[in-house]
Amino acid sequence: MTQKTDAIYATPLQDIVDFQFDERVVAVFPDMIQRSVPGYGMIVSNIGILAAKYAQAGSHCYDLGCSLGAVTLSMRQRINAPDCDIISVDNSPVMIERARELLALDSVPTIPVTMLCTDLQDVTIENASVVVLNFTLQFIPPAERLALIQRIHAGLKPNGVLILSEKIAFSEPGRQHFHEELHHDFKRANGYSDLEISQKRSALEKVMIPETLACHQERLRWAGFSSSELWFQCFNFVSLVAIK
Ligand SMILES: Nc1ncnc2c1ncn2[C@@H]1O[C@H](C[S@+](CC[C@H]([NH3+])C(=O)[O-])CC(=O)[O-])[C@@H](O)[C@H]1O
Ligand SMILES: O=C(O)C(=O)Cc1ccccc1
Repeated sequence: MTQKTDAIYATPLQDIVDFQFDERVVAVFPDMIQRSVPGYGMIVSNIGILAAKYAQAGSHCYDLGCSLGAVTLSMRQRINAPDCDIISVDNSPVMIERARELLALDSVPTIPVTMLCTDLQDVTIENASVVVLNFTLQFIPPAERLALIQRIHAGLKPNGVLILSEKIAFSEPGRQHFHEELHHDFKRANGYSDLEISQKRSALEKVMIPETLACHQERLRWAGFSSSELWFQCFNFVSLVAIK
């Protein structure tokens, strides 16, 4: 199947409305995320490797904010602990509908996958060995983040992990500028114009709120995780693995 190119912000828009995971975004999502998030493909495939290492027999693995299920498929391909299943959650109905179609096309029918269209805040996390928030926490209101991370910690088995990928902010203006500029250079190198970069940035301003790496690490510690390891960083995009 040919992949549709993201041109959502390519022409000047009168009103820039808040970014939403709607039909237009779903139609171009694989292209959009690949061209916007440095290292996205590498992060997704290595989450499969991490999940294989930490998945425990007879436990649940969660993909929270699964979008089209890229992480779900990566975990499903790699996990070989017996009697595991994957619970994938997204609150965008169009996203989950397309994710279910893509899952049905996947030819590795190993681990059972349940795809739920619901707010991840309403999902019970229990008997979990692996929980993934791959660029999802940044869309949860900051005031709700600690309670969510605490709930995930409580639902994990001993030695279970939370894999947390986020766009981050920097407290020093010079470092913020350095990483932001490089991210914009990355987007330009992937064919986005200055207009597209700036219009999308405005659309994301109120809905996607990055925090500093220190803030993420402190919250993980506060929630009870015994360690958190930065296993990926490219510019202002990171991924952490936190162990219970
Ligand atoms: N409260 C919520 N409940 C459930 N889903 C939510 C909520 N808020 C946002 N989402 C969902 O979280 C996803 C964030 S994208 C994740 C990429 C994916 N993990 C990937 O590895 O391809 C990140 C990005 O596009 O930058 C979207 O599909 C939202 O609908
Ligand atoms: O595009 C950006 O600038 C981002 O920060 C990443 C992103 C990727 C896909 C949807 C929303 C945000």
